[in-house]
Amino acid sequence: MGMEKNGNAEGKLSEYLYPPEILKRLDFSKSPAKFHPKISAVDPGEDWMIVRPLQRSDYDKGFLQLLSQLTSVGNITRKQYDDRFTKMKHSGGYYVTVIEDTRINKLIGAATLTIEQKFIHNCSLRGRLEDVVVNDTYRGKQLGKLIVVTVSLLAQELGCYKMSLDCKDKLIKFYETLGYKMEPGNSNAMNMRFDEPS
Ligand SMILES: CC(=O)SCCNC(=O)CCNC(=O)[C@H](O)C(C)(C)COP(=O)(O)OP(=O)(O)OC[C@H]1O[C@@H](n2cnc3c(N)ncnc32)[C@H](O)[C@@H]1OP(=O)(O)O
Repeated sequence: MGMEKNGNAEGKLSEYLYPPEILKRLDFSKSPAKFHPKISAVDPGEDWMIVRPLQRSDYDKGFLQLLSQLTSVGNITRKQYDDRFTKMKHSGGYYVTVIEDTRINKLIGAATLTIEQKFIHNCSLRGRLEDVVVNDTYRGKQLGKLIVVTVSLLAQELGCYKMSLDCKDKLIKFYETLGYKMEPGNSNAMNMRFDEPS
């Protein structure tokens, strides 16, 4: 009985946000990105590296610390993380994808694909690339390319008709090498902020 309980608890911790098998279907030759040496989601080039969906247990693998290299995260408790994971999983459309250094059980890269359901374009799906980050000591080793190409191919695999992103000007070149384009007359991002006084 006790064993079973432990087994269940462990099973829950290793729970994935989305089925990891989808990542095996991605064809990296479809991406315009150039990898030297060649790497992909199933074969990231080092046996201590794995590309996989976010897991419930990633609270203990430095996921929030990694995100704090991108923007402010706040003091999120385990319960808050757990509740958000559950809501994302139940609502569907959230594909938070990470790279883990399995030698130290720490996440070293992450990117999210969110999928919007539409009525237009024949009830189409639109992907958005969000929250891309690589741990600063691992940068410049193709991991940014790897995680972005992974979620971009995932969007295509899941039937999105397009994938969009917002980024700082200095990253435009980076994303262009991965197949993203500034569309003339149609490349403005506008925001209305509710989190700061006007
Ligand atoms: C949609 C969004 O989320 S936008 C937010 C993006 N995230 C951030 O800005 C967070 C802080 N930055 C990072 O985490 C990283 O610098 C990343 C994710 C942007 C890039 O990760 P890296 O692992 O260093 O990228 P990678 O090694 O794959 O670099 C790919 C190429 O882009 C170039 N590049 C990487 N970062 C930058 C940058 N900040 N500015 C200009 N060029 C860059 C590299 O020189 C490299 O060029 P090369 O292929 O000709 O050598």
